[in-house]
Amino acid sequence: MNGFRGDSALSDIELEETLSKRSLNQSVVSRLLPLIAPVWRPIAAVIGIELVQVLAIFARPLLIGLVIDRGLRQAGVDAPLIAWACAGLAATWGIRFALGGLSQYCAGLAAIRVLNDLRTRVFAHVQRLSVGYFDRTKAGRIIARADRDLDTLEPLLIQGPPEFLSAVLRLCLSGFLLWLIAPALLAGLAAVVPVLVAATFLFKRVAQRSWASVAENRSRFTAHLVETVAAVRLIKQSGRDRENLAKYQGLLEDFNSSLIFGSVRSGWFAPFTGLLTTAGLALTLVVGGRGLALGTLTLGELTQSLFYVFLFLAPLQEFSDLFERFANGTACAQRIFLLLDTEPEIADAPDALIPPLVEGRIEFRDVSFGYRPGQPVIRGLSLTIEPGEVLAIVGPTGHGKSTLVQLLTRFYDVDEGAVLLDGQDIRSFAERSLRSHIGVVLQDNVLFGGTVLDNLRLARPDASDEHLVTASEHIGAHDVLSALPHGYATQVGPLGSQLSQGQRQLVCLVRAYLADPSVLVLDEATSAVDVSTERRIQQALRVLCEGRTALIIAHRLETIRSAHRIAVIENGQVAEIGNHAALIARGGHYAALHASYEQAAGLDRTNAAPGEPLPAIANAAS
Ligand SMILES: Nc1ncnc2c1ncn2[C@@H]1O[C@H](COP(=O)(O)OP(=O)(O)OP(=O)(O)O)[C@@H](O)[C@H]1O
Repeated sequence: MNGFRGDSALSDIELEETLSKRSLNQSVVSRLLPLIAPVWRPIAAVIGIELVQVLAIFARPLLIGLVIDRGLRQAGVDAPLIAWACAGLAATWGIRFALGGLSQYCAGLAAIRVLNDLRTRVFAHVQRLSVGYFDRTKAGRIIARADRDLDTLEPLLIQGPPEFLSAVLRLCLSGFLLWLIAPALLAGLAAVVPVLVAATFLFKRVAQRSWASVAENRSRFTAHLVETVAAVRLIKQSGRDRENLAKYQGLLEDFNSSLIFGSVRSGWFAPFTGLLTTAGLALTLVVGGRGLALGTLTLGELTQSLFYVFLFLAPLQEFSDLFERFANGTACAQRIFLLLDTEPEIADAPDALIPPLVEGRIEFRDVSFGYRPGQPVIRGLSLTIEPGEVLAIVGPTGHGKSTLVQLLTRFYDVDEGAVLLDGQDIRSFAERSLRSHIGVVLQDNVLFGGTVLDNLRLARPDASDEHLVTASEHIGAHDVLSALPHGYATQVGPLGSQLSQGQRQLVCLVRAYLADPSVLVLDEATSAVDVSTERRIQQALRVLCEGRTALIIAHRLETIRSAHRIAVIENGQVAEIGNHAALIARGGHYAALHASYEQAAGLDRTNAAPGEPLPAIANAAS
């Protein structure tokens, strides 16, 4: 066995259960049926077609029995009857071919609609979930739900009901016809049925558990694949490829074992029904042979009965496949419902405010917050930023600076106290409206695939190209962006990976400028860019902050010095606040932070090659 494993499967699914506040083992059938309600017409058509097909199938033994008993008499052959019977047989096969295609078409139509609706629902739901959910759930698990698990539902939801109905119909009709020919024939077969019903029930319970474990293990290796793709650089850099591959192989092994175990457990059902079929046939031959000898049964009727025995027992075998599909599909459906049942932690109140404009006064009022219960990150913090004021936030790493931004943009809700915008608790705003008034440019700027212009247009969907370029000129980013290989038409690559960090930041600054929010939140990049890009970014920042309330997690001395006030955050509290001169004069935390920065900058200046940028303050402070 491979030594590398991820977290236990149990803990993953338990976490999802906790997040959705529901348990996995609830009945899903009642929840699956409403899904197919909108496509009842094509499904009804499939059922109708199945009915006609069943009738066509049952016509065959009747016609054959007729030929044997009436067409081939000792007195002579009834040629016209045989010809009509042959034509009838040909017609039943004609119907089978013609309707087979039509049935597939209708089932496909229904499948496309149901799965499309469900996919859209899952996608929309995933987008609605709060940031906290994504912090705790592996991306691959979500992908497994929305992709593979959903595919598994198709054979259950669409082909399942008509096939099940057809099987039940064939079973009942053949039983009835056997009873009509000779009740003793049906009585012989009836002995088989209770055994089969009991076995099917047992099989369903066992198989569902096995397939749930298969679905779980599949999401775990998909999750690992997605994590590897996202962290490919880190894996390469740290030389962990082999260990990472070994972990993947371990997860695959778990998946394969559960698959084999599931298949072995399901595998006994088919031979078991095969055994029952043989027993049923043997019984019919014994009872029918005796009837023939006693003259209570004609040869045609016995032949007909043999057909009916097959038609009676074949559906019993089909049930094995149908129940396997049912077990597999419901195991996946349970997981999809678990995701759909997870309510976003942050949601709009019914009377949420949608103010068209805000002034931009921000207040953190006695705020306490922690990502995990009992582990506060922000502790009773109070801070007010007036409209149009630029506040730089500094402080040691991990003390809660970025968390303040998360709270202001309401990616998380405070545990105690309140964050206010223009005197209103931000929890009373509609999420969309709140975020439309707050522009955010973070350190790890992510761009959407497409061109630079496409990315700028996200902020102003109706703006012309000229308008977008003018905004870029205004903010001082034009020289850099127009110098890209295809200028503004340059493809930025997945998540903007084909642009440099400085270029990405400039695109985001132009985007924020175009969005024209009243409040601006900036997390300055800590890593260095070249001096000219650095100047451009600083200039863009100045233009961007004009006339807006700005909260900047500042790492650069220039940004800090030009801010109206500076707040030093330590241990989730405001340790000091004031302007640069006042804080230096005070000789406290900020003065110490500044001195260490100056020292590092001095050292760096002596060591730096011409053209290299100055170090960021966070580097100096930490
Ligand atoms: N999503 C999260 N889930 C759990 N804990 C988190 C999360 N984000 C941050 N933390 C924790 O909260 C604390 C504060 O983090 P925060 O990002 O606010 O610090 P910071 O002052 O901005 O640090 P830096 O200067 O390094 O960016 C840290 O201890 C961090 O480990």
